[in-house]
Amino acid sequence: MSTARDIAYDCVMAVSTEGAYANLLLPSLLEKARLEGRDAGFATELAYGALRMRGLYDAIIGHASGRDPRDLDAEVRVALWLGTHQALAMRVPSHAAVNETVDQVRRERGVGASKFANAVMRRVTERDAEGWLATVAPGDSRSALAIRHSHPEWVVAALDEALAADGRPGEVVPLLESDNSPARVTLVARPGLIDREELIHEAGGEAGEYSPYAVVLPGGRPGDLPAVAEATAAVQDEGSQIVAAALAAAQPVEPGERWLDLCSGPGGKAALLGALAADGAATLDAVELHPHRADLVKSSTRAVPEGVVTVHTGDGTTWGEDGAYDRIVLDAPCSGLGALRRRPESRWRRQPEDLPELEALQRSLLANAERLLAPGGLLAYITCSPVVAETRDIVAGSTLRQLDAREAVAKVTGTTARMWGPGPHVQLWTHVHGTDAMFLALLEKPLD
Ligand SMILES: C[S@@+](CC[C@H](N)C(=O)[O-])C[C@H]1O[C@@H](n2cnc3c(N)ncnc32)[C@H](O)[C@@H]1O
Repeated sequence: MSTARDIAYDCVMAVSTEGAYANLLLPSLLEKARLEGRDAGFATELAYGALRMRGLYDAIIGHASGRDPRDLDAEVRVALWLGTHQALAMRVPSHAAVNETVDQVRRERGVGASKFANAVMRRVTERDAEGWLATVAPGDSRSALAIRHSHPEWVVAALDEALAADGRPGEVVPLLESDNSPARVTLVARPGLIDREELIHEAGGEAGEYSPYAVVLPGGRPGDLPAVAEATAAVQDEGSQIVAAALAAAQPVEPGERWLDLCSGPGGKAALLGALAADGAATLDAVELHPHRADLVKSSTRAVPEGVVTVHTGDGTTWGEDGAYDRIVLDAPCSGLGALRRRPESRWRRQPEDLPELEALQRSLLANAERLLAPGGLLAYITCSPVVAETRDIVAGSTLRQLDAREAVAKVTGTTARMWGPGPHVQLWTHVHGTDAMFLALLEKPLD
C-alpha cells in the first residue's frame, strides 16, 4: 500500500519530469491510495513544500554533495528534495528523514545511488534551516533572496518592480514569504443563488474579510459540499471575487444591459458576474478560446437563472460586434505570478521569454475589447499577475479613459477608496490582503 511519502514522491516526480500539475494530480493520487486526514495532510505538505522550495533545496544539496543537482538522476534529486524538506521544514527526526530517503532511492535507483543519497542526507541533517540559509544565501542581495525564498531571480526582480510601482518599495521579502504559505480555502456564495449565512452554516467557515460573498473554510474538502456540487457556491479566491464584482458595482446596473466576459474559462468570474447580471436584469456573454474550457464555463454557470449567461467558443482577439456591450471583463491570460502560492511548480515553469508573447496577446485582447464596448461602457482589465509589463504598461496603451478602480472596490468591500493604494488601479497583494495578487484597471469609453 502507498504511504504518504510514496504519494508525495510520485507527485513530485510527475510534476518535475512529465509536466503534471500538483493541484490536479495530488488529489487523485490521494484518492486512489485512500489516504485521508493526517496522512493526506502530510503528503500534501511534503509534495507542495518540496516543489515550492526546490530552488533552496538544490542550493543545499549542491553544497552538501559537491555536485550540480541538475546533473543528478531525477529520481535521486526528487528524493533528496523530499528528504531535505522533511528534515529542515517538517520537524521529521533526522534519522527518519535520512532512512526514508535512502530507502526511496534504493527502490528507484539501486544500492549505489542509495549510498550517495545517504552521504548527502547525512550532511544535510548536520545543520538546521537557519544554518543552511547562512551558508547558501548569506546577505540580502537579490540573488540571496531568490535562494532563501526559493524563487527564480527574474521573478524576484519582477515582483520588486511591481511593488515599487504600487508605492510599496521594500516589501518583497514578506511577499516572497506569502508565496510560500498555503492559501486558505475560500468559497464564493454566488449572490441570489445562495445566501452567505446559509453557506457558512453548511460549510462551517467564516465570512471573508473583504468580499461580501466570501466564506473562508477551516480546511476540508469543499467539493463534497452540496452548494459546490450544485454550483450555487464554488472555490474562488477573495481577490477574484472583488475585482469581478467591482465591474458590476462601478455604476448602477440598468435593466437590459449587455455584459461580456472575453476570456472566461473556467468560469469563476463568469458565474459571479452572471449571478450579479441576473440580479440587475442584465445578460452576460462568456467567450473562451478552448472548447473544453468553454464547457467548464457552462458547468460553472449552470445555477445562474436560464437565459442570463450564453457561452461561446471563440477567439477574443477578433470575436464580436462593434459597440455591442455595456460592460466587459477582460481577465487576460497572464504569467500568473500573483498566484504562486496556489501552484507550487509554476514559478519554475514560467520563463521570462513567455512575457513578450503574453503581452502581445493582452494588447490584442484589449484592443478588441475596446472595439466591442459601447460608448459610455465600462471595461475591467484584470490579471492574476502584478507584473508591470502585463498590467500598468498594457492599460497605459489604451485609448479609453481610466477611472478610479478604488472607488468600485470600496463599494464592493464596504471600505474607503484610500485603503486600496495610490490608484487609479487596484493592485491586491498576498502579503497585505491575503488574496492572490490581482490587478484591476477600470476603463470607460467616452460618449461619442
Ligand atoms: C486568466 S484565465 C480566465 C479566468 C476566468 N476569468 C475565471 O475567473 O475563471 C484566461 C482564459 O483565457 C483563455 N484564452 C486564452 N487566449 C484566448 C483568446 N484569444 N480568446 C479567448 N480566450 C482566451 C484561456 O484559455 C483561459 O481560460
